[in-house]
Amino acid sequence: MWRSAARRSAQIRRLLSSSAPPAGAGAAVPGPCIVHKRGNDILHDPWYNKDTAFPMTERDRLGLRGLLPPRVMSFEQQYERFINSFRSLENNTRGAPDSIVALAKWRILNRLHDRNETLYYRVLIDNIKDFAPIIYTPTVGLVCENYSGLFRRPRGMYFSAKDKGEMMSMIYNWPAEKVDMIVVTDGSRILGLGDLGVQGIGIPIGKLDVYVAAAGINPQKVLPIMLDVGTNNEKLLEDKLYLGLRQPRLEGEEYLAVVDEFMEAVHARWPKAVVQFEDFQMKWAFETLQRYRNRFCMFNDDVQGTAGVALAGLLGAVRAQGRPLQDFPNQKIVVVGAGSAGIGVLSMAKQSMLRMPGIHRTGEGHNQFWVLDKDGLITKTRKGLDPAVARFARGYGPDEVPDLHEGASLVEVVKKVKPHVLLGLSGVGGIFNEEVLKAMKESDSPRPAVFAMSNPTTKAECTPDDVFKHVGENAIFASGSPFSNISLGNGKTGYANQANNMYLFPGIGLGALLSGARHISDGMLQAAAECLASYITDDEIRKGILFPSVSSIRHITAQVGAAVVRAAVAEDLAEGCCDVGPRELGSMSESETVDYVARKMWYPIYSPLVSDK
Ligand SMILES: NC(=O)c1ccc[n+]([C@@H]2O[C@H](COP(=O)([O-])OP(=O)(O)OC[C@H]3O[C@@H](n4cnc5c(N)ncnc54)[C@H](O)[C@@H]3O)[C@@H](O)[C@H]2O)c1
Ligand SMILES: O=C(O)C[C@H](O)C(=O)O
Ligand SMILES: [Mg+2]
Repeated sequence: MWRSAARRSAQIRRLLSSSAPPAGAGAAVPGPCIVHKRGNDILHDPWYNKDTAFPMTERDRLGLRGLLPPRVMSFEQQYERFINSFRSLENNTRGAPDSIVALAKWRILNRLHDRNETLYYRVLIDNIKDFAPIIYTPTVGLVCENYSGLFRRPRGMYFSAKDKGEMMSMIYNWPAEKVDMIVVTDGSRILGLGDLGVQGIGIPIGKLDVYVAAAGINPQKVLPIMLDVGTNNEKLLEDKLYLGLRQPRLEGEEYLAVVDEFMEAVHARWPKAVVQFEDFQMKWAFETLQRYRNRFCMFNDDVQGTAGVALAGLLGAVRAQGRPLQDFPNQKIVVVGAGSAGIGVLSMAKQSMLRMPGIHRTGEGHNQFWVLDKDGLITKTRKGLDPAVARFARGYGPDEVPDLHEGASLVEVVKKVKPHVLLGLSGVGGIFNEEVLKAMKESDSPRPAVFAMSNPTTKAECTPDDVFKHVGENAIFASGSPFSNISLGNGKTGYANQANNMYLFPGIGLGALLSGARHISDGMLQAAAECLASYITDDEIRKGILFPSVSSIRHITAQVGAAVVRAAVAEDLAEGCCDVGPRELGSMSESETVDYVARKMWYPIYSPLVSDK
């Protein structure tokens, strides 16, 4: 299972140290692009607009002469001007409340996105570590909460319960002929912020920005979608500005009929598009995944993407203790939150433990997990347990930790179990309080690991400061939203890893797309997780670094995408993409597949424009 890790790491290092153009910059001199517009219509189309960078020849050709100031600026000058404006905004808002600053930064980026996509994605790619917290978690959460007030112009598509029977024709209203990647939400569980109804559209937009930046999906071929089936959020229903349907959420068959119709419409127009389900409440996350995963090329990021990222982190925690990976099934793991993400993580971790060779295990009965939800420790005596959760309930037989009981509190569980890992996917900010973290100090691991994976930042179960202070300097920390590293004194650093599904979903989507997989199998997802897990070197792991820097996300995604393509080929699920068929994919070596995936990535460069009008 882990054989190719060293080879992969070597390949990754080669890729990272190359001074060649970034992964995906293959087409450095872009071919001409045909536009079906002229004049102002081009200036108002962010896909084609170059603002003041239109050369005179193009201004003549496209009917732009006189519509722009006479000076022609270069792309580099435009880039510098934007970055300077951004830096001035940072200076001018210093000392203002965090939410004001965050929204101001989001606005300036959003305005560029509205105006000039090439420049927008270039600044995003080059500055992904700085800008991801604005277009993605945590600021995207604030944007969703305030979406109706912030709304200026639409982005993506909106299908509502009122559109029943019309979706097959509506899908043709989308102006792009080809769509490769769709992210859809029903707004029912936006990060840890609950039901935000139509305002949840910010999440698919943010995720697709990451797709463009990390996976090099052409922004003309992405489509964010909101399925508005109502909201149960009373505050929004009473808000005069609320832009969604003012009715309670559809339930049962009525709900599924809307999602079915939407999926059929998408498939009819773009049969090869990959559909990512995002931020659906647990019952619909699982139901839709089971319903569609063998019929369409789709996955649920919160269940499956998160699982792979957490698994990579859990394996890193084993390595950090100086133990072999085969020791993973002996790790004691407390998981707080038994929702779509928590259960996704538990299922994948368990699957992975059961595949590990050479250890005594008891099949399905092998349970190294203690799972808590809002009612405390989950045991088999709990009434009305969802079957997906019941698999992880504690039985309390003779081999159990004594003195634990149904509903036991988190601090009780941590004190008695002394887990190697404490992992939070609860959506409850600060729940890993001082008492809990001090109890983690008594962990049976020499490197106790605390994963506070809930988003946005306000919902993180704890901060890195809390962990390094209360658990100790040998602790390992990861969070869903970004935090800064901590200085521990004596030149030592406490690393604040970011354990976010952004490390995997772009590669899963890209790999599925380029393989032309009929559907996304467990094997493809496992390959993605293994690839991420093997990305980090032993030296980094020893320091407490479990995940690579977000700055290398394009390189990571090329690796993950290639791993997914190879798994699809191995399972005979690949049908190929464009002019590269399954046989050709199958004949590529591991490094050729990485090169192929990297070459397929779109990179923002102004193309010469030719109008056909
Ligand atoms: N880091 C990542 O990549 C990532 C990925 C997916 C989800 N998340 C985050 O995980 C959180 C949960 O997402 P989800 O989809 O599983 O939500 P969910 O609503 O399906 O599940 C939440 C779970 O937390 C439990 N819970 C609530 N209050 C609790 C408490 N006081 N103590 C213990 N458990 C409690 C609930 O009972 C439920 O089991 C969200 O904040 C989300 O942003 C992070
Ligand atoms: O959106 C994120 O940052 C991660 C995850 O998908 C979540 O729902 O929290
Ligand atoms: Mg999500």
